[in-house]
Amino acid sequence: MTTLKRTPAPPPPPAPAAGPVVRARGVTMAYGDLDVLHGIDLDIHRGEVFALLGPNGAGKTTTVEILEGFRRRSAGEVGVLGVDPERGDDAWRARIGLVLQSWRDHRRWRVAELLTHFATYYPDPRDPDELLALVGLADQAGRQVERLSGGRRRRLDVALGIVGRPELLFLDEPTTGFDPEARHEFHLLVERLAEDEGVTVLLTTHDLVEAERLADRIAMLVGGRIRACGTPAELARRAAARAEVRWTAEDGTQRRERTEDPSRLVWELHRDADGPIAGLEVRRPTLEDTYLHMVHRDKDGTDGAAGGEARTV
Ligand SMILES: Nc1ncnc2c1ncn2[C@@H]1O[C@H](COP(=O)(O)OP(=O)(O)OP(=O)(O)O)[C@@H](O)[C@H]1O
Repeated sequence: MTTLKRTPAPPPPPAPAAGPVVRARGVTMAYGDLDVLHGIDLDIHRGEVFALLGPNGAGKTTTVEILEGFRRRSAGEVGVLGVDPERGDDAWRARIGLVLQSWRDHRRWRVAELLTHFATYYPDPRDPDELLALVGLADQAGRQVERLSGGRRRRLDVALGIVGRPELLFLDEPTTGFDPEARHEFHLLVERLAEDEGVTVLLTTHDLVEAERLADRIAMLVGGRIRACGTPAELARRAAARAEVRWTAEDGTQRRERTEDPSRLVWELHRDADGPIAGLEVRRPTLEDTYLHMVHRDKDGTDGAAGGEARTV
């Protein structure tokens, strides 16, 4: 009788921490006399792609730097992967991916060399060759980093951000400088990371189309407050319940009307018309409508918290 040699079973993966991956309560931040964040509440869940959207100076970078552990908040509570970022150690940091412009200090290195080097920082890194293929840089492996085009450098930044298999990935305006095809491929990559590997992604962007395409949920940060949060569809509906109907009148003038019942208006137009209605178009409220509504409301000085929109998200 032969004795079967058994390879020892690999240790079980660490149990996912209970609760949200990112939790913030009442976070405030002041730079000297300048109050920048006025009480941010956030819950971001495992495997979620979450976008922080807001105009210049809204406080996105400040918020993200606090979550990354690079900036001390003035007040409030923060937990990222169950740890206060102000007390995060190297083991905690290895569970987080940041997309920085890491190549800046290594511009003469070759692409594959740089990735292989960064992989040594992590306990269970991705295979550099597989990663190059994943971000579409396999044919650039032997190129010097400084000779890459801007969009390809950004892909390298992303590769460096995920080489350590992060549980949580911060992407700060990741597709700036990408051409449409590179942007599309990057979106597929983020979707794959979130759906297949359960990576949680926190994305900051000005790009509404990108946020709508990628994010499970979006928080709109305006003037240091979260003015609205929800799925892209929920936010689009929040702008105004009214759709806009446009058409060309019989005298040739362009007409537009906002209504809560667009099908009734269209029916009335047909009823009163002699024939087909030229240029008829029904436009539902979009994410952009909500965004512009929030930004303008902030500029007008009205209280954006009205209507229960500034809530825990
Ligand atoms: N180190 C700093 N010292 C003083 N003020 C700062 C500092 N960093 C940011 N600010 C101010 O804090 C506010 C928020 O800046 P922050 O960079 O967080 O906004 P943002 O939403 O990321 O903007 P952008 O979209 O332009 O990157 C701005 O008024 C900015 O001028």
